[in-house]
Amino acid sequence: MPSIAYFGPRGTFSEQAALVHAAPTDSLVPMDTVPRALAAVRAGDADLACVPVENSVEGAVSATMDALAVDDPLVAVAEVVLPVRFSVLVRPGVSAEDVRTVASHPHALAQVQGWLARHLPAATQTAATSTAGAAVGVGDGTWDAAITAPVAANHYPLDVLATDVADVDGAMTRFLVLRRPGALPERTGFDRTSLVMIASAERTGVLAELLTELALRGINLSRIESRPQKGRLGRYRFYLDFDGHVAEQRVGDALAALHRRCEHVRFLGSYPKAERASSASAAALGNSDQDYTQANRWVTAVRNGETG
Ligand SMILES: O=C(O)C(=O)C[C@]1(C(=O)O)C=C[C@@H](O)C=C1
Repeated sequence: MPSIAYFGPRGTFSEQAALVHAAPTDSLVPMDTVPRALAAVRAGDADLACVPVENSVEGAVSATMDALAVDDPLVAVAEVVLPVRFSVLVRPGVSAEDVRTVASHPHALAQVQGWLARHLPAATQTAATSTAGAAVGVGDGTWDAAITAPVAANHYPLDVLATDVADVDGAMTRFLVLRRPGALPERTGFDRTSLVMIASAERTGVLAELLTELALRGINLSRIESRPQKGRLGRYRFYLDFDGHVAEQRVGDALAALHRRCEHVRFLGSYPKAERASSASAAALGNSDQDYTQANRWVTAVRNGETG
């Protein structure tokens, strides 16, 4: 029975994302931080981890980005995208006038600043480990209100002060399902590849050169993020998401080029995109597997003196 460690406790958006991916027989294991969910997989205590990676309003989830770049490698096998609208939970009997403190995951607080200014302007805001962690804190009296995923109301004996809270309509969070390196998910034609690379900081124009390796092969870059390497200013890791699967010749070729030209490249997975219909990653003219095979055959023939 496969187990999925998720960024918990029970009632987080990450649990919802894990449930979208899980088979009915999978067991879900809450971990109280993203690094701990990933560590459980690295240690073999869980088969998969489900963690948030980016939000359409607040951007990258840095705990996830940082934890994926170090320690034993993990690879994504799936992504889940969830719409994000929040509920506000309080202890039974507490009304808006009684709320002096409100807590949530920093990403969640950032997404409801407008609502808080209108409805709980006097409340002090505090960062909690997660949205559901804030609900636990409300239950034990640490805070008066928690900004949570709607499902948290089913897990904690709290009252719902407000629902459908979101400053930005259509906000979404993307989650990755990760495991220890092994057989890759099948190529579907609607895939995304993720990696993190360290480029030589000394070379002028190196990032432009590296991105050109993708552009030349007709590979669509869908996201680029940088995070500090820590310890020294001016040293960064670059995280790339692009269309295509490493099983495709053009993607394998681009990865090989990045590997040749970077100080370090870590492959973070090739996996089906959550939204398939709108995101076909068809190879541009001259970049299909067939084009590569024919061109390689021609080079071999030239080397063998068989053609001019
Ligand atoms: O705390 C949770 O519920 C999470 O799953 C984390 C997280 C995030 O990191 O962005 C997920 C979605 C929301 O945007 C707010 C918090």
